Amino acid sequence: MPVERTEQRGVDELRKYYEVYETIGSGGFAKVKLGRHILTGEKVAIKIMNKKDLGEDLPRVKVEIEAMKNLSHQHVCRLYQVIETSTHIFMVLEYCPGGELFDYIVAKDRLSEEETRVFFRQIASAMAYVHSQGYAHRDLKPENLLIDENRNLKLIDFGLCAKPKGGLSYELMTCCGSPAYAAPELIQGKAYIGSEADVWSMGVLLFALLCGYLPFDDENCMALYRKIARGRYDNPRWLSPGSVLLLNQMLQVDPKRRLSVRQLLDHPWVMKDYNSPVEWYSRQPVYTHIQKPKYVIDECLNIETELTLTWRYDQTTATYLLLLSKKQKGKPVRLRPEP
Ligand SMILES: [NH3+]CCCOc1cc(-c2cn[nH]c2)ccc1C(=O)Nc1ccccc1
Repeated sequence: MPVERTEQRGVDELRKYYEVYETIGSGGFAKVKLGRHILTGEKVAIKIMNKKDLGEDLPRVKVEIEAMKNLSHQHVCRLYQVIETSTHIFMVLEYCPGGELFDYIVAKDRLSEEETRVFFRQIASAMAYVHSQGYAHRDLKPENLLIDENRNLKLIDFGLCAKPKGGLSYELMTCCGSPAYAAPELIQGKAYIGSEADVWSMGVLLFALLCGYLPFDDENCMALYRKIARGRYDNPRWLSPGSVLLLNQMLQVDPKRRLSVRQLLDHPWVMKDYNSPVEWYSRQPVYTHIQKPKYVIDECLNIETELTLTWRYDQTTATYLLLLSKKQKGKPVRLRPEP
């Protein structure tokens, strides 16, 4: 079978369930296209990976798929379906039309403290949940935070995440992530705690939101590493004393002196104007087995028999989750007529 025909068969499998439109993003070994789920009409983002281009990145894809199957949260990009063929892996994900937080910051130069607080509370909510599930993200940056249709943030790219077998208190060794956001202990090759390294990245991210540039930056990699290890940065004059203090508490070179995510959730800066801690529990239904979800299955699929669906991340999972999403958005919950 010539290669191109085999590859076409891979894409044909995807097109059984989804219309595929333009590329909306890319990164290294994958491109992301806008799609539409034929049965529900819902827009999705389809992360497309050609196995022959993956090489040593294949384990990273498997890590991401396994992690996203276990994560269901209002500020984590939802995985609906995984389609694997002999030539491709397709991840069907929640669509975020607002694009990357990175581009949003660039477009506005920098954000006000009030607008930063809205986004930062969502980032803290996502990270507290991800850590509660035993994962460290390890690549937190504004390019990996997308804005959905309601201007809410969704965390993506769990390809570098870690779930230590002994729990998040177990030390990690792999140096990974983007240097400018990486914690000192991580770039110095020391054993580190994933959740503590994530808090450092959140501090760099908070600085980028409030200032519009990075606290530690240099074209020369070694010079950048030295700046991060030293941990010294200048606070621009527009930062409030509260912002300066919170940044200082997150950008502590010694991870044991650094704030924890839990301490962030009710930090005075985070609570300002809200007067309530960050809600980090998942608002998404988490079923291991779906027992006949009345309002979705009966209205749409008229399945009379007792339903016990397990999350296989196949067409059934995608259809159920996309119908649930429609219902949560107040859209009529029905399927498109067969073509
Ligand atoms: N920096 C993000 C570029 C676009 O990438 C994505 C967009 C969406 C998306 C767009 N709309 N809704 C979801 C969902 C997932 C990704 C993604 O995982 N990209 C990626 C990560 C690592 C390596 C290669 C690619």
